[in-house]
Amino acid sequence: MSDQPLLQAVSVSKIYSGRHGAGVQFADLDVKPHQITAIIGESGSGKSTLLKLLYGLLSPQKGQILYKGEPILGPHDKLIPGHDSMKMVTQHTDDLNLHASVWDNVAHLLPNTDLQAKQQRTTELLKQLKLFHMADKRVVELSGGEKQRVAIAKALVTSPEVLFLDEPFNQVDTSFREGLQRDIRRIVDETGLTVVMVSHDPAEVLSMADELIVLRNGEIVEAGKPEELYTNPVNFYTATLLSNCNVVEGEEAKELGIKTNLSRVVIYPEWISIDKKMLSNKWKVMQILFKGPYEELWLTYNDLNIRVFNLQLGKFPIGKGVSIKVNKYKAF
Ligand SMILES: Nc1ncnc2c1ncn2[C@@H]1O[C@H](COP(=O)(O)OP(=O)(O)OP(=O)(O)O)[C@@H](O)[C@H]1O
Repeated sequence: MSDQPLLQAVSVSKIYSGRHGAGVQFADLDVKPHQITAIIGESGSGKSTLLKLLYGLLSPQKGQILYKGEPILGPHDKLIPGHDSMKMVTQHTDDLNLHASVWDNVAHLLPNTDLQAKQQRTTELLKQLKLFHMADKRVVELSGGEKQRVAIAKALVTSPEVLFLDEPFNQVDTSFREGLQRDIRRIVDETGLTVVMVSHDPAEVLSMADELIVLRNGEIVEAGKPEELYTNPVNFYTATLLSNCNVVEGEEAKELGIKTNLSRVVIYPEWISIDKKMLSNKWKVMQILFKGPYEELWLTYNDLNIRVFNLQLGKFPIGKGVSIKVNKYKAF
């Protein structure tokens, strides 16, 4: 399989007019084919803007977007903005015909010249997206998550090469969301679809993406494999975006046995182990949040509060003195 990028942003900038100069600046990125590339960043960091630039819904003021090495036409160059080989699904399912059936919403985009092919393709896609059993239902009768599945089926029925997803699972509850995430992953693996998605949910991008791009104030600050970015973030911003981590001032870190000249230390909760057998049980269990398979313990010592995961449910009750060991940290 070719490792050449399918889509490229080459030093792309799009700054909206207005006082704040927000948008996207000097973005360089490669989207490899047959993979899921996820863009993550805090609210307003420019995720949707970057996606629209890649799709051709916005024109860059500087730089270029290339698709298979050719510049993408912007909204001023085309009657219908957006690249023909690409489709976008957002959290709004506005373009569905609510009073038509699931089948008709998806099938009507295919030509009537080959009815058998139309039947086959629609059936295949409804099965892939677990909608076949509700093919005759009107879209108005579906749940938010089911509507989202129809929107994705509709986007994929004409076999685009690239699917853009802009926070498409936002309105969907957790179990439905995970099912949809797994189905998208399976479709990518089975059909070679290329997906570029935007999300602000670390769990979502870490589990779905092959390649992760971190945006901050319109600039790409880090990019790489999710595992690498999570375990070895180069930026403080990336660490705090991807983990609900402990952030400790360099001076306070001494209490945790960490010596550093840097100003901030990041410690993921899973990098800390608890041991009540050690001599100094100076940390007190202040709060316990039950998370199902594990507990999140909040420990306190002097003015320092830290979060630790505990798999041995019930072992450390509130008020208990414990010792902790920091097995890993990142200083910035
Ligand atoms: N049409 C517009 N005109 C002016 N400013 C805009 C426009 N669209 C977006 N912006 C601004 O550009 C910045 C980036 O917006 P964008 O929607 O790309 O961010 P985002 O990371 O997708 O945010 P969110 O996660 O909140 O959806 C924000 O500060 C936003 O207010």
